[in-house]
This record gives sequence, structure tokens and C-alpha cells, in this order.
Amino acid sequence: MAITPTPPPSPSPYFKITGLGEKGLGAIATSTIPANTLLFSESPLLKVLHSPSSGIDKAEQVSAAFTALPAHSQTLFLSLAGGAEAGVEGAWKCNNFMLTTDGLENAVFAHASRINHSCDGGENAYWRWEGGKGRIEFWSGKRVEEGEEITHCYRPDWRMGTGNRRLALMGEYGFLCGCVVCEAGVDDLL
Ligand SMILES: C[S@@+](CC[C@H](N)C(=O)[O-])C[C@H]1O[C@@H](n2cnc3c(N)ncnc32)[C@H](O)[C@@H]1O
Repeated sequence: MAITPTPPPSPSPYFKITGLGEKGLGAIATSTIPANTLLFSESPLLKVLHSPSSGIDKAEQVSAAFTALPAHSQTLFLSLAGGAEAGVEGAWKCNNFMLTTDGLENAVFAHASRINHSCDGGENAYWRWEGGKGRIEFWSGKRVEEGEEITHCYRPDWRMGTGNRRLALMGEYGFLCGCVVCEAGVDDLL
């Protein structure tokens, strides 16, 4: 069973971070949020720009970038999901965002990493990387009711049926998806 750490402070006036059972921590709206609201923005805790021609693989780059972090940032990084069980590699696998479509720029964020996944259709938030500002922004994609969990879709298209989606998420991220779409148990996105 996952170890749920003490909830960190929220980066946003719109939600709190709290324990959500099997999902670990997650974000719960503390008031109604209108659609298209900027929820928060933040700069990366650890970012890697991969260059295939360098001959250095991404895992080595992540490890070197982690070593270069100040001690308090290392502690924060390892406190993210996957860190207690599988160290730097586990926290990276579980929490990194692919910032650019070429897959070469990835980053882990202290707060954005606490937002859970919901399959396509169940999510109510989305993110975008503002490269010029060096910050990720999280926006509400629709109106969110007080008490609702704020989620985003970790991959843009999971329209492959509940069983296949759950298998794919288990393979890539190592969790059994408990989002509203999967829990409904219908393959209505086919
Ligand atoms: C990026 S972290 C999200 C925040 C995490 N819940 C935490 O406690 O820090 C991803 C992890 O959260 C959990 N998670 C996220 N979305 C989930 C979902 N739809 N169903 C079940 N677990 C989920 C899984 O343990 C996954 O490996």
C-alpha cells in the first residue's frame, strides 16, 4: 500500500492538497471554480533537456540533475509519489511532465506533481508549459464544484476501452486507475 505523506501547503487559493486513500495525495476544490481559471503556476523542481547526440542517457541526466539540487530540494523530490519506494528513478517516472512534443524536455514540479490523473472525459483541468516564463500553468478546463477533485489527463488520448486504458496506465505509471471514467466501468469512450 502507498505511504501517504503529510499534505504539503496548496499552491493555489482554489484547492487544498489532501489524502485521497489509494490515490495518495490529491487536490480538492475549496470553492466553485469557473471554467478557464488560472489555478497556479510554478517553475520546475528538476528539469532535464535531453540531447540524443550527447551520448548521455536521460536517466544519467536525471541522476546528475538530482545530485546538483540543494539538500532541501532533494528531500522534496524524494517525498513525491514513487520516491519512497524507488528513489530518484521512481519519483521521476511517476511525476515527470513531457514539456515539449519532441520528448526532449521533461520536468518534475513540486505542486503540479500532486494533481492526479483522470482519463479523457473525466478530467477538469489542463496544463501548459510556458517556455518563455519557464513555468507550468494549470488551468480549469470546465467549471469545478466545491469538493470535486482537480485532475488532468496524463496522456491526451486514452480512448481504448477501460481494460486497455487501465493496463496501459499500469504499465507506464504503475497504478490502477481509479478515475471517474474507469470507475464507471463502461467503455463509453470507444
Ligand atoms: C503524479 S502523482 C499524483 C499525486 C499522488 N497521488 C501523490 O500522492 O503525490 C501520480 C500517482 O498518483 C496516483 N494516482 C494518480 N492518478 C490516479 C488515478 N486516477 N487512480 C489511482 N491512482 C492515481 C498513483 O499512485 C500515481 O502513481
